[in-house]
Amino acid sequence: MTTEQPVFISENELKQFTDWKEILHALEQAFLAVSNTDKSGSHPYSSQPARTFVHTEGGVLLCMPGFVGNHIVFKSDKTSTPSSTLACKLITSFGDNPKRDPPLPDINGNIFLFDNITGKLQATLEANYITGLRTAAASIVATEQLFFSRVVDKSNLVLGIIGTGTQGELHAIGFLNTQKFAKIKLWNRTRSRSERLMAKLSDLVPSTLNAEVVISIHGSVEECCKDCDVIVTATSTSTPLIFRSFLKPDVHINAIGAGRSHHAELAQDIYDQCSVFIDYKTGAKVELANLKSNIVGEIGEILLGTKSVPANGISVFQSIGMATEDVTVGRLFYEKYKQARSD
Ligand SMILES: NC(=O)C1=CN([C@@H]2O[C@H](COP(=O)(O)OP(=O)(O)OC[C@H]3O[C@@H](n4cnc5c(N)ncnc54)[C@H](O)[C@@H]3O)[C@@H](O)[C@H]2O)C=CC1
Ligand SMILES: O=C([O-])C1=[NH+]CCC1
Repeated sequence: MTTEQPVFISENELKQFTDWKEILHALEQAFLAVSNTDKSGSHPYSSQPARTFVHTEGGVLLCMPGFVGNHIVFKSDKTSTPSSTLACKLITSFGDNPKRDPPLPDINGNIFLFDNITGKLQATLEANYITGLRTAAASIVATEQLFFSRVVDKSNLVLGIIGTGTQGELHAIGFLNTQKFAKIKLWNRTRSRSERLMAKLSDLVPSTLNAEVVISIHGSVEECCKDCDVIVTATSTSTPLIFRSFLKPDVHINAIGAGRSHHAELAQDIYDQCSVFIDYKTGAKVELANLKSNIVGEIGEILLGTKSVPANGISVFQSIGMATEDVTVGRLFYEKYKQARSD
């Protein structure tokens, strides 16, 4: 039994361990764990209630506990035996933070990792960056499953990012590092924020899969969505930004934002005609209770082969965000931190 004191791992320390392939694998494990109901087989499994919200005058505190059993932490380590991980993320969203002087992030969180045998706290990981990474990785896995698996010509694909805040930025970086796109189009309510992201992406591009990609900034959401094959919405809007008429007939949208109402970013005329996939039904029962659309299933059900991908049309990954994502990604970063310290 360990008598060691819990460690605190800061955002700056964690950043050096970023490895998109491993993070995508951790997300697949999280999705599988949620949809798999057979504990005796080879797939991960999970225990995860719907998260809770504590509202205050200034914002909200979300409590996100989760357990994942029988998961493989490192994709690259073929010999690794399955692990079990218990964790809880506490995360706040205080919408006025970006307007403060100096500005603060809207979202601030920590992941608490527990020893799976004793229940003792092992580590606290600062989780703003990890939340961004895992949210982007969830969208990338969803896009692989719902779009790349059905598209034949992958040579000229266009990605649109609507909202270039923290999540929009990490989505752009994640897609640049993991998928091929000919163009990336950016829109943000405040143009200067898109300009900042464009400068950052231009510096990163030579070291990614997308050395030839063309990045552009657009003055309207409609112009930005035009010709897009894959779209990410990552805003805190309370009214719809994207309408059916803005879209090509075959398109995949990762709708990840809009805080308190998760389905505020897309207009009802899109929801009337699309296939929606979600991260977890338990959360959706609470947080997507008012969504009027065809919810086909969970991403994990596609990975398990129990749900199939629509052959064409508009697919939407309605991302709520779930604890098991933080569990598997948090564990991955903790193991990388321990490895680095023992080297
Ligand atoms: N699905 C998931 O797993 C997660 C979802 N989120 C959600 O993603 C959204 C973005 O979060 P961050 O990037 O961290 O915040 P941020 O503060 O960095 O960025 C917010 C973005 O929303 C835009 N925005 C705000 N109000 C708008 C409006 N009325 N119309 C158009 N654009 C508007 C801002 O211009 C900015 O681009 C939030 O709603 C947050 O709750 C955040 C983390 C995980
Ligand atoms: O899943 C998550 O971590 C969050 N969703 C909305 C705010 C933070």
